[in-house]
Amino acid sequence: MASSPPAWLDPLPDAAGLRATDAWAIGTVGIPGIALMETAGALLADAVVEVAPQGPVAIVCGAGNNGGDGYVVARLLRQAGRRVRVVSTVPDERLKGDAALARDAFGGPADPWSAAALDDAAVIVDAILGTGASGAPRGVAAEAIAGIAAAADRGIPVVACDVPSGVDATTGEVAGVAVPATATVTFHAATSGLWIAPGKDHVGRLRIVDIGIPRRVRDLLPVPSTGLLSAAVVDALPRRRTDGTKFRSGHVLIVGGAPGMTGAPCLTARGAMRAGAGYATLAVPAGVESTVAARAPVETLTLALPAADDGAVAATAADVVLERLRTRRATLVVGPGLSRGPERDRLLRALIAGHDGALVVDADGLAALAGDPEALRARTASATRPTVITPHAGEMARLLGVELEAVGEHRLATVRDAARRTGAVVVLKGDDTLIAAPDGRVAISPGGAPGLATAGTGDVLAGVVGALLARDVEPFTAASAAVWLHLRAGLRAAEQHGVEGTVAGDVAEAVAIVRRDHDRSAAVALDRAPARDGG
Ligand SMILES: NC(=O)C1=CN([C@@H]2O[C@H](COP(=O)(O)OP(=O)(O)OC[C@H]3O[C@@H](n4cnc5c(N)ncnc54)[C@H](O)[C@@H]3O)[C@@H](O)[C@H]2O)[C@@H](O)CC1
Ligand SMILES: Nc1ncnc2c1ncn2[C@@H]1O[C@H](COP(=O)(O)OP(=O)(O)O)[C@@H](O)[C@H]1O
Ligand SMILES: [K+]
Repeated sequence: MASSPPAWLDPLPDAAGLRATDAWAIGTVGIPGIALMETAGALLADAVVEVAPQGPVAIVCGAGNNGGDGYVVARLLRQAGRRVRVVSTVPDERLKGDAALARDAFGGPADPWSAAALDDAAVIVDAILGTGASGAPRGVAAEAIAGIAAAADRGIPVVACDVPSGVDATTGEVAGVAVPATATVTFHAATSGLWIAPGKDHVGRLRIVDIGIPRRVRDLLPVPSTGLLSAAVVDALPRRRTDGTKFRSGHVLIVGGAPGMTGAPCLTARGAMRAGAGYATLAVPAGVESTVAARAPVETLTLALPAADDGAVAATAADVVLERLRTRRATLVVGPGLSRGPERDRLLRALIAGHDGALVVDADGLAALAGDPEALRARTASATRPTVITPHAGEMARLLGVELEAVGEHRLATVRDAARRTGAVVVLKGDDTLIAAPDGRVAISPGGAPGLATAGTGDVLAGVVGALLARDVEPFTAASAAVWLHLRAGLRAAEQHGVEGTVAGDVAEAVAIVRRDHDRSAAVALDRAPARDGG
């Protein structure tokens, strides 16, 4: 059972949680369901008018209350003088309860689904499936979703009611076809699936509207285990004290680098130093040490490791690294530019077994665990060995021994599975990034910083995670804060250099600026806070 998410996670309900919320509002508070539906439909109608101020409106209604919302929109827009055409994916007699009331108030006519109904539409309303959908769209609903997608391809804007039909409101999975919405109007709260790819890419502009469900429901229902990462995560990080020393600021030891791959560990060191590490050591194969020393931030140390025949780190280097870790406590970051092969597999297993402190495994380090995520369990069983792994989708697929497509299609389930099997905090990178704790909690970073889609930004992120772990930040918080700072840094760097011109080094520098600005505004907020009694 997952424990409660921390305060810096804005809880995101799943579909069942949202249905429970509706049921509570109707059953306990006593708000008639049709009243909620009227409000939902009115707010949806506003969005339709914004997207298309004039012209015919085609409304496609399904079997449940999502369809009911559609009938409310149809009635209101017709009253406002718009030409409205309603088509339904089910025979009229299938409608029940509030949806039937809404259909009766509309009065009709509602024709059976036909793609031709969309032909002259200025805008389409997708009211086919909502939070009550299960599995891939079937039958006429599937046909209608495909028809809306084809119309969207021809340039007709689509406003989705609550969730784009075909997107799983909880997981963001798209099992078959899904509506590509121009805008989605969602009621009371956005479910987790609206933030996770591939569903997230169907949402368009997201508007969350209040339909009159009292906010106190948040305190009454079980807290969801999934949440949206908020800026408050940075408040959870320690700050350097005025009497701090470089040792107290944390030491990050990076094992990586190989011939032809000397930049990656240097970027990790930059990320670590800009995120507040007191010092960083770059442990790299002897043959590239001088190159790395020349490219690394001048503030860092280097440590030459025994090299294998291919010039990359040898398995025997584990002894050298562990010896250094015995004399100088550090968070170990393994993987950036490490290169792959049996020597690295043995190296990694020796480091996993021998290192008693915090560990980040990234990039090629993860390749050494391919198909064997349980290899981390022996160390993660001990709370004194916080472990964070930072795979992108390809690395995740190799780690779990599944197809790349499966990772992309089931991001939420995959990251949870990886966290459970490894016992580590898992950061599944991508546009949206998911951070999972072994107890089932998931933090979602919504992405939207394409400047980050460039070589080396992942190396920077590993360094930021390492720096925060080196300050003894609890691993779920450290990984989440690192992802938040990194995303903001990506946006910040793109402001300066443009999305196309941003490089990973810019992102490392921007991590410092983002943190500075956050801490400044937090300090201002503190200054402004009213004095407490006696204080
Ligand atoms: N009274 C309420 O509870 C409120 C509900 N609201 C709306 O109601 C929606 C939820 O209503 P429902 O619970 O009726 O659920 P849906 O409107 O999502 O409809 C579910 C029905 O669709 C069919 N269906 C399910 N999965 C399918 C699939 N894969 N392929 C084809 N058909 C499928 C089934 O007949 C199922 O009963 C919300 O998304 C929201 O739009 C809002 O009006 C606010 C108030
Ligand atoms: N659209 C995107 N595609 C890929 N990565 C993205 C995207 N947007 C942001 N990112 C972020 O950029 C980083 C890329 O890391 P990674 O794939 O490991 O690259 P590298 O190995 O070159 O450093 C991750 O933190 C990821 O979340
Ligand atoms: K819908």
